[in-house]
Amino acid sequence: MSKSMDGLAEKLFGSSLLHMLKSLFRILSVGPIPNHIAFILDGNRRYAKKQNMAVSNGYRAGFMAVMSMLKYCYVLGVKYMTIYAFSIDNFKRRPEEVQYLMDLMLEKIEGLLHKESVVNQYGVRVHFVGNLKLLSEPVRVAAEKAMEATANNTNSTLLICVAYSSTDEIVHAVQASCHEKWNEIQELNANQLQNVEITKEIQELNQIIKLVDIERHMYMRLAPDPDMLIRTSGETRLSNFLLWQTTSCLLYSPKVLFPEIGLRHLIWAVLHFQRQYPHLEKKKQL
Ligand SMILES: CC(C)=CCC/C(C)=C/CC/C(C)=C/COP(=O)(O)OP(=O)(O)O
Repeated sequence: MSKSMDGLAEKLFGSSLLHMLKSLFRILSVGPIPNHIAFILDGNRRYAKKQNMAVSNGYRAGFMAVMSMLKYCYVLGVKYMTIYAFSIDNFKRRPEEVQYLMDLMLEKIEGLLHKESVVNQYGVRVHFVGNLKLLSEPVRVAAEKAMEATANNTNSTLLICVAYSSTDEIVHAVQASCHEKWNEIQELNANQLQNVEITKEIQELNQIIKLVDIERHMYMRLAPDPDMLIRTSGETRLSNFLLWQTTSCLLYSPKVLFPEIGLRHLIWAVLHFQRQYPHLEKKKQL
């Protein structure tokens, strides 16, 4: 941790907690630290039920846990953190639950813009990932403002997946690549090609569109692939999340409901990553 970051972390964590965090950090940083951790925030409703409180408060507790994870990831040196905040399928939940989640989203996104918010104090860039046109206008506008306001922050990046599903992302990226190629072919036609050659070009479209073209149009293009995916509540399903980006990713599934996740779970997750790291690297090279 640099000196200026030290001061910042001290302000945020308090000196004794900072001392403990620094010691833990020193031990952990002997091994590799994941560059990018993605989270599936599972178990907010079950937490609410367990605590005998309204579902809405379970989501609020979930948001607080997101902010704690963001702080710990920052101190550990994790550069990218992605959260699955709202899937396209979540629109099928009870209307009042969807409404509550959208209101909470709006309130919290607007909160991110405050000078004293965690993202501003830490210099975190916030990026919203997904089919943003499915969001209500106030939420979309707030998300766009937050992206604009934090665009020059470089310490770390928080990617918030909303109105997201991996299959939707892939379809969008393939369609956008086809569209782009089609425009290129039209341009070629205007400049030099005969119609007969255009037909040939279209027939060969499957050879023209390359992996990199599709990846350029992914919503997640801003971040490298995650090194580790943490899904709370002991579930090991991917639930249509980052299917394209998790080919070599380590899945970690602590038996804890998302609002209960804390520093110790993150440390266990990183230790698990460090134990698996040589194996993961070997697999990547095959
Ligand atoms: C602004 C911002 C980043 C907000 C994030 C708020 C938040 C905690 C969203 C989680 C949403 C969600 C649909 C979780 C899924 O499981 P569930 O909790 O419904 O799980 P369960 O039914 O399995 O308990």
